[in-house]
Amino acid sequence: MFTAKILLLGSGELGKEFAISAKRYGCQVIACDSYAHAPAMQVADESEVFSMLDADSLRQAIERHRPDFIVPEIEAIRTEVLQEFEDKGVTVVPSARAASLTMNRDRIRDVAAQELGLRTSKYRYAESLDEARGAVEHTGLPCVIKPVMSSSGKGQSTVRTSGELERAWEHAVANMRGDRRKIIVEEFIPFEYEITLLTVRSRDGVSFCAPIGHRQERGDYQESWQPTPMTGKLLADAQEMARKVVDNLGGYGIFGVEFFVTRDEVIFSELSPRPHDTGLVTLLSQNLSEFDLHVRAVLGLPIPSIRLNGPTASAVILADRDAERFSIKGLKEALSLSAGESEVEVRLFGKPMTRPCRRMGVALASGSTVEEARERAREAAARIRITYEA
Ligand SMILES: Nc1ncnc2c1ncn2[C@@H]1O[C@H](COP(=O)(O)OP(=O)(O)OP(=O)(O)O)[C@@H](O)[C@H]1O
Ligand SMILES: NCC(=O)N[C@@H]1O[C@H](COP(=O)([O-])[O-])[C@@H](O)[C@H]1O
Ligand SMILES: [Mg+2]
Repeated sequence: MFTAKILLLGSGELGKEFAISAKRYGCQVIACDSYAHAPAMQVADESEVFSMLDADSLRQAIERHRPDFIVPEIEAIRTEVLQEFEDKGVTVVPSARAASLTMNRDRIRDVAAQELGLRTSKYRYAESLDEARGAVEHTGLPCVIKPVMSSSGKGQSTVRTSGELERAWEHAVANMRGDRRKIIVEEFIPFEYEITLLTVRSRDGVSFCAPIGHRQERGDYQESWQPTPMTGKLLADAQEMARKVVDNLGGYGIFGVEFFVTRDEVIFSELSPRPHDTGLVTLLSQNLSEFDLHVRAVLGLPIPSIRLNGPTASAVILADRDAERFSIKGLKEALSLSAGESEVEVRLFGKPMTRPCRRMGVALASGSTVEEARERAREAAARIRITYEA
């Protein structure tokens, strides 16, 4: 009775929206993550709780469910097991190689910079504080330190003086996901702005969403907006680089390709072979969200022209402390900001626990300009209040 059976590896807010889109197209979704009641588990047909870095647990889950598609939603997965099942004919989205290359920052960076010759920041890897000191000789200061396996800025620091390096190394080691004590040391790029270019690779070819501008703090996205003004040449350069890297990875799905933009140059930063957090804005900004597009590309369904509804923005709703008992109020006040043509939406993720700076929801708003949309989204997010019970 189902279109297809999907095993979703990672069940956060991005997986939740993907699962909703997949259910709309008649799929069966089994949502997996390392903790119970994760956002996507609340909307899936079934759920599994296990460490996706544990090969045996992952293998057993795949064998138990025998999915048509395995859809990784995070990087921290034992990707060797995905390759095993792809070799047996199970489709890994977009491919087992893509999941393996993007699991760790270093491998996709080397493909982009060395194999494809894309412009990136200067960089070196380090597996000790001494090696990190040597890497800084190459990148110069300021530089950015990141664990090779991490996302949402976890373990990331900007180092401006050599005296800050040791603390940055320790922060990276303490916050890395997975089992590799390895960091990337990158030249700091004083970009004018940065974008996510959502790039859809399907049987119809490669298509692009309008560039999404975003603002980051602590290496984690705080706001995003669409469209973001770019000169024709810079946008064409970004699209050319994105096409090169997604064609190299192959397979079908949506890719979040991140670029820094200086006055006259586009610099490749990184890529996620899946919907991107800054792309949450597409829930309101486009005829098809990044999640709809991912499902369509995965299932081999048509990808029509991607239409932008108008200037739209997103603003995150963050917790500020650890808590297991809390409530979220203010929906009515936030949604009452809709005015005339301008819409406001809120998505609450349903995460069972809060942590400092954990993303618990997102506010979305349209406007006659991007600035107006951003202001309205920030105001809507500010009206959502998390109250913590002792
Ligand atoms: N080399 C750099 N120069 C300047 N800023 C940087 C650099 N690298 C990262 N940043 C800043 O930190 C943000 C997060 O970096 P990055 O995307 O590499 O981290 P991440 O943990 O992979 O985040 P996510 O997976 O959520 O995209 C970037 O969007 C940018 O604002
Ligand atoms: N930049 C990557 C990103 O945004 N990933 C999203 O955050 C979730 C983890 O959130 P959590 O740490 O709050 O559980 C992931 O499952 C994914 O949905
Ligand atoms: Mg990023």
